[in-house]
Amino acid sequence: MEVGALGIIGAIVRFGIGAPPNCPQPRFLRCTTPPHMEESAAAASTSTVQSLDNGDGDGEGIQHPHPIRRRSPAAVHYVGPFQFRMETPDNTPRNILEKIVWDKDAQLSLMKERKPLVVLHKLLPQAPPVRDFLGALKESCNRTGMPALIAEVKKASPSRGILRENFDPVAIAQSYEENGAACLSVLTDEKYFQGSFENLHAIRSAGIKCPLLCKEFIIDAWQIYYARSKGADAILLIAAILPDSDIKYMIKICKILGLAALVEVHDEREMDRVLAIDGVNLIGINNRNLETFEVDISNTKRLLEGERGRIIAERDILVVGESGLFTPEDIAFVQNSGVKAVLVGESLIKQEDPGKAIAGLFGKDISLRT
Ligand SMILES: O=C(O)c1ccccc1NCC(=O)[C@H](O)[C@H](O)COP(=O)(O)O
Repeated sequence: MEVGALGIIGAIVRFGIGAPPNCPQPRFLRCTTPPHMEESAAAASTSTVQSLDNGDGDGEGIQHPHPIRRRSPAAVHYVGPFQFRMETPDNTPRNILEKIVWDKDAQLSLMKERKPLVVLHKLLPQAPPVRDFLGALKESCNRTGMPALIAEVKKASPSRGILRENFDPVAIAQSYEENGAACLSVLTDEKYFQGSFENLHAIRSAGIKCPLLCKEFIIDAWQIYYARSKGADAILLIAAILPDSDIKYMIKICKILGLAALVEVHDEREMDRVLAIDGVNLIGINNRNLETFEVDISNTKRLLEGERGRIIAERDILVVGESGLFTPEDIAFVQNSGVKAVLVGESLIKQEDPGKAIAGLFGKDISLRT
């Protein structure tokens, strides 16, 4: 195809030098197979479409109207050593979540090259012992009679920009722990949240006892091993970006490593998908729509009503209300909806002393001092 012809089809032409053509690239990623899990991986290849429950509880039926796609390679055209890439709807991210996932995908290829899974696997015995994330949430909730707090160490976010200029992750984590947080969530994404795995490692190495959630966009099993090697006790699995087969497979890996898996949903369809998966014991309901950034805390209540709430109670699944919680009334609202834990970032991190702000958010001191 002539470069001039690209304009005719309305494509944007980008200029660069790249890998030679005919190098096959998968349209959708496949999870890395951990050395001891080849068998289950074979049964858990990443699917190209997400099958969702159609309401009759059998986990089959309708397709997700806007699944978060994996990167599609741009069509390339060579003129001498120069490569032209065409941007089309197929290889342009549709929303911020898709953009985050595509960037993560590119970043992961480099990280995996530097530290292949076999190497990473050998480092695991040196990682600090795993702590009981779910147990800490239950214990705190029983002790205070309020939802347990997962306090988030979050410098910035795509929706709010910089949340805290003067950001000392270890000091913030210490202050959260002293003031009653049951667990901590540490953002590790660098590009969009200005987080890092160094922060996770530093918090764990500083003697903080609260179990740590690695808050990351996990799309590959390799990341679970990496998170564990940096001291994580729990990882996040976001239903919006993972097919069911990957969630099942990743939960198995978590079990092997002793990690908790917080499986995050935003709407009824994601909740139904996740409830159809065996072994889920911790579900996060995100009040933030990660594609539009819209926040609505009544989302938590809606997803826990009726049959879904009944199934969750019957299976003793602990539910975490996530995002947009600013006042004691917000905490009471999600507690009355059925959550036993909350995940809070912005409303604490923006205060001068994020730890001291916990009592204000809960309407009482929830620290061990009480
Ligand atoms: O926070 C964002 O802007 C965001 C954008 C895209 C994907 C994820 C995002 N946030 C992750 C979270 O869900 C929150 O960090 C967490 O629930 C705490 O929320 P908040 O208390 O509202 O800071």
